[in-house]
Formats: sequence, structure tokens, C-alpha cells
Amino acid sequence: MDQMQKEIISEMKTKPVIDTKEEIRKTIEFLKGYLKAHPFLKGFVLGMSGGQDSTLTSKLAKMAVDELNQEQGKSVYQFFGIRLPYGDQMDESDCLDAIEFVKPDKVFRVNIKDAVDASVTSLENVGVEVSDFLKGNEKARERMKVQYTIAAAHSLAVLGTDHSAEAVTGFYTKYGDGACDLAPIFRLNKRQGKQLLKELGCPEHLYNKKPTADLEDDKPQLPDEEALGVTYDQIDDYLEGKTVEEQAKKTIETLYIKTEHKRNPPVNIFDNWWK
Ligand SMILES: NC(=O)c1ccc[n+]([C@@H]2O[C@H](COP(=O)([O-])OP(=O)(O)OC[C@H]3O[C@@H](n4cnc5c(N)ncnc54)[C@H](O)[C@@H]3O)[C@@H](O)[C@H]2O)c1
Ligand SMILES: Nc1ncnc2c1ncn2[C@@H]1O[C@H](COP(=O)(O)O)[C@@H](O)[C@H]1O
Ligand SMILES: O=P(O)(O)OP(=O)(O)O
Ligand SMILES: [Mg+2]
Repeated sequence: MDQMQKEIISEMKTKPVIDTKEEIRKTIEFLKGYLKAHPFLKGFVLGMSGGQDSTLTSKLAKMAVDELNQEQGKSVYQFFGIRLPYGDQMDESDCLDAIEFVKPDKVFRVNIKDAVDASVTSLENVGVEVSDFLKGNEKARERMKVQYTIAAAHSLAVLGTDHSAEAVTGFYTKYGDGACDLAPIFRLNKRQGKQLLKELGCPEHLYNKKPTADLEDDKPQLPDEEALGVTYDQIDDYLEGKTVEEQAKKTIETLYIKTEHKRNPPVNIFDNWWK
């Protein structure tokens, strides 16, 4: 392994092998500890897409609030799962299965279509051309806005689903799905996330599903791996310190460098990382 791969792995905090039960426990304790340290907060909110990452993060959040309520002998804490389709959701049944598996304390369904379309129209009215790709990022940002408003209305913290296979490639919309208060599954790669879901008894079709950001109207359900030009197996191997094909290594490292700005707070004059 060369120095660059070592440094990236160290930043992404990925372990080559995990103890699945220990990682589940660690995440739950982290979420409980955060709520206990911040009495203003009464739980968590997260957009549930029916995909692997939000199903895992939601399940762990629900387990955390349930444990806290049980320990304190009262129902103080809640997990809210938010459905955020743009119009109709093609994988509607997966989303319903994820909700059935997690059993959030509350489920809201907010259709983001009107808000996104209105925003695109406002921009186009002043001559800004909004490509289908840019509209995709508008969807991700609208979803985040909805979650923050619900969080503020109910004293909840917004969870994020960023994990290390996504973080390393910067495969998220800056201040869209990349924005959150806590990122409980950061450190895990994609296959380790699957391992946790399996251990938690998740229906297999949810964790074996093809990952998709599903942001583009013109390319519905576009697999992440097609958009990225590298497979999750290759990214996971890279993060576990294994040797991957030269082309895959180059793609991962190019994406890593290009998206460094997303993994840092807004740049100010005291920052040097970009030089
Ligand atoms: N939009 C979609 O339809 C869609 C679909 C599938 C996947 N994705 C993924 O979502 C992600 C979002 O796309 P994106 O990364 O183009 O948009 P983004 O909005 O997340 O990031 C781009 C923005 O970051 C800022 N920026 C860029 N380089 C910078 C730098 N060096 N320093 C500081 N700021 C900088 C600029 O404001 C720029 O507009 C991508 O990984 C993409 O592949 C998007
Ligand atoms: N359709 C959706 N409903 C609710 N929440 C969603 C939806 N699509 C995406 N999300 C949220 O965004 C993150 C990131 O999704 P990626 O597939 O990784 O791009 C997802 O975990 C949900 O929290
Ligand atoms: O973030 P999610 O839940 O949509 O998972 P995936 O990235 O696998 O689509
Ligand atoms: Mg998804």
C-alpha cells in the first residue's frame, strides 16, 4: 500500500475487518451519548429513501431512542422517518419495507416536487439554465431543508448517512445530503454497512439493492457505480488496504482530491489544506 492510500484510509477511519456487533453497539452508544449530553434534543430525524444507508442509520437511531426511553422509564425520545419523494417514487415498495423494518415513531411524507420545480422555474425566469444534473442537486438540498425544518419544530437532530465509501469519493451534494448534525455510520464502507443490516435482521432485498442517488429525471435509478465509474467493491477494497486495479485506484484518488472541499468546513484565510 502506498502513502496516499494509507493517508486516505486513516482519514476515512475504515478498519479492514470489523466486529459487527461491536460496531452496532458503538453507534447506538454514540447516539444515546449525544442526546444525554444535549438535553434540549429529543431525538433524531432522517430521510428514508428505501436504500441501504438510510435503512441502516434509521434502524440504529430507532434502537438508540428506544433504549434511552426504556432506561429512563418514560417516552421522551423519538425517531422521525421522513419520506421525501420527488413525485412518485419508483422504489416505493422498498421504502415501505424499510419503514416496516425500522418502525419510526413518526413518519411524514413530504413530496418535494412542487418546491423543487418552483425553485427551478424561479432560476430559469432570470436566465439561469438548470440542467437535469443541477436539478438533481436541488432535490438533495430540498430534502435537507425539509429535514431541518422538522428537526427545529420537534427539537430533533438531523442524521446523515455519509459512510466512508461515499465520503472518500465525495459522492453527495454539498449542503444537500452531505449536510447533517451527526454522521453515525461514517467509518464503515459499503459492505460493512450491509454486514450490520444483516446482523440487525433487515430484509435481504434492502441491503442487496443497487445503490442509487436517484436524482436525475433523465436517468431514473441510475446506479451510483455507473455515475462514479468505479464499483463499491473496488472502493471497499481500497479502504480496507487491499490492492485494486490501477484504473480504479486512479478514479478513487482523483475523486478524493477533487472533493476535498466537501469534507472541510467553509474555507477561511487561516486554512492551509487547499494550498
Ligand atoms: N445531481 C444529480 O443528479 C446527481 C446524480 C447522481 C449522483 N450525484 C452525485 O452528487 C454529487 C453532487 O454533484 P457535484 O459534486 O457536482 O455538486 P455539489 O453541489 O455537491 O458540489 C459542487 C459545488 O461545490 C463547490 N466547489 C467545487 N469545487 C470547489 C473547490 N475546489 N473548493 C470549494 N468549493 C468548491 C461549488 O460551489 C460547486 O458548485 C456528485 O458526487 C454527483 O456525482 C448527483
Ligand atoms: N426519496 C427519498 N426519500 C427520503 N430520503 C431520501 C430520498 N432520497 C435520498 N434521501 C436521503 O438522502 C440520503 C442520500 O441518498 P443517496 O442515495 O446516498 O444519494 C439518503 O440516505 C436519505 O437520507
Ligand atoms: O442513502 P440511501 O439510503 O439511499 O442508500 P443508497 O446510497 O445505497 O442508495
Ligand atoms: Mg439512495
